Amino acid sequence: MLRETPVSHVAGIGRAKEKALAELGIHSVFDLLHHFPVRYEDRSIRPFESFEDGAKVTARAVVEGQPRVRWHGGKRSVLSVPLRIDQRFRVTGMWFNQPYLSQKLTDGRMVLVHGKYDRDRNVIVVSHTDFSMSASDAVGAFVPVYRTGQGITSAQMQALIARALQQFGEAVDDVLPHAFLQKYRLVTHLEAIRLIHAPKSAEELRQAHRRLAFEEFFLFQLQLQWFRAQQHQVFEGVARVVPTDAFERFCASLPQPLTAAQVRACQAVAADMARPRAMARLLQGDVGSGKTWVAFWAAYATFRTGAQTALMAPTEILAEQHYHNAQERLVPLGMRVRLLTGSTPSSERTAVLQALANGGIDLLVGTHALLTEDVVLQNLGLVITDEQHRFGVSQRSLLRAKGHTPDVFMLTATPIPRTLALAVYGDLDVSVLDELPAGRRPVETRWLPMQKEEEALRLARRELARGRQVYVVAPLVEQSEQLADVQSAAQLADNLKDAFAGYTVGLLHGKMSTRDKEAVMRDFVAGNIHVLVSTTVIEVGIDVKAATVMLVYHAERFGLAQLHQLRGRVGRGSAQSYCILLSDAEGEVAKRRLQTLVETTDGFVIAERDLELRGPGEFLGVRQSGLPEFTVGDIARDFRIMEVAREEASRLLANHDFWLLPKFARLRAEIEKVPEQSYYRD
Ligand SMILES: Nc1ncnc2c1ncn2[C@@H]1O[C@H](COP(=O)(O)OP(=O)(O)OP(=O)(O)O)[C@@H](O)[C@H]1O
Repeated sequence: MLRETPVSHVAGIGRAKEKALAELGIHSVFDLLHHFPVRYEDRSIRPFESFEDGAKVTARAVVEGQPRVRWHGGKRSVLSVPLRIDQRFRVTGMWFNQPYLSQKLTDGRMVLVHGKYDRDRNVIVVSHTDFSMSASDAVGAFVPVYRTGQGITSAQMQALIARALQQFGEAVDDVLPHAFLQKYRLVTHLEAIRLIHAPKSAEELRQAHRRLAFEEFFLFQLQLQWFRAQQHQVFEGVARVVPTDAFERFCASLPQPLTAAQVRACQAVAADMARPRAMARLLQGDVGSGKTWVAFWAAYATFRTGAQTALMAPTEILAEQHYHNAQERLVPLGMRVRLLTGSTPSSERTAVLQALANGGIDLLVGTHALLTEDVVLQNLGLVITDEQHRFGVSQRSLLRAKGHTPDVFMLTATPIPRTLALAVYGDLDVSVLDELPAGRRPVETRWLPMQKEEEALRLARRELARGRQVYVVAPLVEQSEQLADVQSAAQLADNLKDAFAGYTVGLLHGKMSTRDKEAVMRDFVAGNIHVLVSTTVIEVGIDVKAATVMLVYHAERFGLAQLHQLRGRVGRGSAQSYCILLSDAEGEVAKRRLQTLVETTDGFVIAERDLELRGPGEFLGVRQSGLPEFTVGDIARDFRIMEVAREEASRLLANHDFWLLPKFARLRAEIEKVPEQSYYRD
């Protein structure tokens, strides 16, 4: 019952730490144990002679001389300290924006430094400093790096997790049947957790990943296939035939013709409806390919069969966006459209509920709040979910509440390489939009080294002067003192205020409350914010036509698909748009990634390339791809595991024992579980 045990039960977690953990979404002991490292750093100490130019190195050093601090522009500083390594070698240690360390780095002091070695300048740019030389366990080839926040460092996180494991390890149970562990030679869940937090070798890490990925994929497949089985249960009399004039009328109401891909998807939807079973279709469309109109067609077709549609978006902003579009497109076709979200005022809400009860609404647009609230749709025929990677689940609760099985249409902006689609979705019905509407100008993508930042800013200013808007993306800060070379979004926003003097610069980051994030987004949509600086929380799907510049700092830190998604936020109107990738990428793979973006804007090509460029060695790129979100598993890298998981899930679901025997009770419960939705991604 570790999910119910508050994290404060772990020895050493007081109020302050509890609060810091809560900000990271860690409330229970379970959460803490499952807060996995985002990556690992090699901090084994090697001889100075083996240091390579540009590589991350770790050294035991002695301060030899006086530290010196230089200030730049009042806020930024560089601290230089003469160091001696391995008795014989002298280098300069450099610390960015940590002037206070000069007090500690006194002459003669021993210190462990970790950072990037620059041979020409004979400098180590230090990202991690350790004064407790006895902390031998902090020195190894696999030092975990955690996502952290205010009031907690990665090293503290590591220590807390180790303590939690000591205290509560016994209580960690295993959801996978024992037979699986034997058959696939998987370690137990507990062992996997131990290993992922403190691997001693690449092999141990591999074991942990393999086990956790299998578990994740297997549960995903169980849910997916169970959902699909339910959807496909044949029952009589629900074949709904869309009137023949409907499609023509719909098309005639659009300002532009549908693309061929959109037409195909619309036809598939109508065909699904005509069958005497519920539809379960996924619409995979590249960024900006026009999924919304296909979804609107599905809603209109449903309306013409006399039934209602619920459209669920992952955030309020996106729900509002859909609502406005629906008003423009569907109301003229005679549909009655309403919006219901968490911030709908209660009087309005009552009115909506009443209208629903009277059958006075044909399309209800909202967030997932639609499901949990006492919303009663009299004659629900279709549920559309936008960007729902973990599908099946909320629909089921909706269905249970409403007592019937509507069609389900899921939209996703994540192009999955064709080679992977089968492994992931099995025989789920999939429509693909692989064509952009005519007349779109492809986004012009440039890759510039960091030193050409000014050139990028100049372009952004030029666009602002034309009344356009700008997105700036800064990489997420894992731990400010550790990644001195990464500019946090807040710092970046601050710095950019001068560069964009005269314009309003807004800030959006993962640590803000949902409400605050939505408020900022809304201001940007309304044009009150001209430049939006953000971590990657900019929503998938947001459609601001006036935004024409996407500027990404440290682009090499993002996955290919993620960059493609970000780029998809611009180029949505008729004006020429620009995506500028600022990066001093080193290494062949990183360079090829960025080059791919410069060369193509086709999401499917990018997804394929992404797959190619991720060798099996690339273990740690959690959330790199932007493919359906898994914590550990990566469907590109681990697709063989996905295949096995899919087979096992289907075998198990077909087995009577699964539904009867107590040993499967735990798994049966998983099928019914509603996973938490994460609306904003970092
Ligand atoms: N056939 C078409 N011809 C011209 N414009 C279109 C067509 N279909 C859609 N559009 C327009 O293209 C823009 C993008 O469409 P939409 O918002 O549906 O994209 P999307 O597929 O949801 O992409 P994303 O996932 O990136 O948000 C919208 O402004 C929409 O009005």
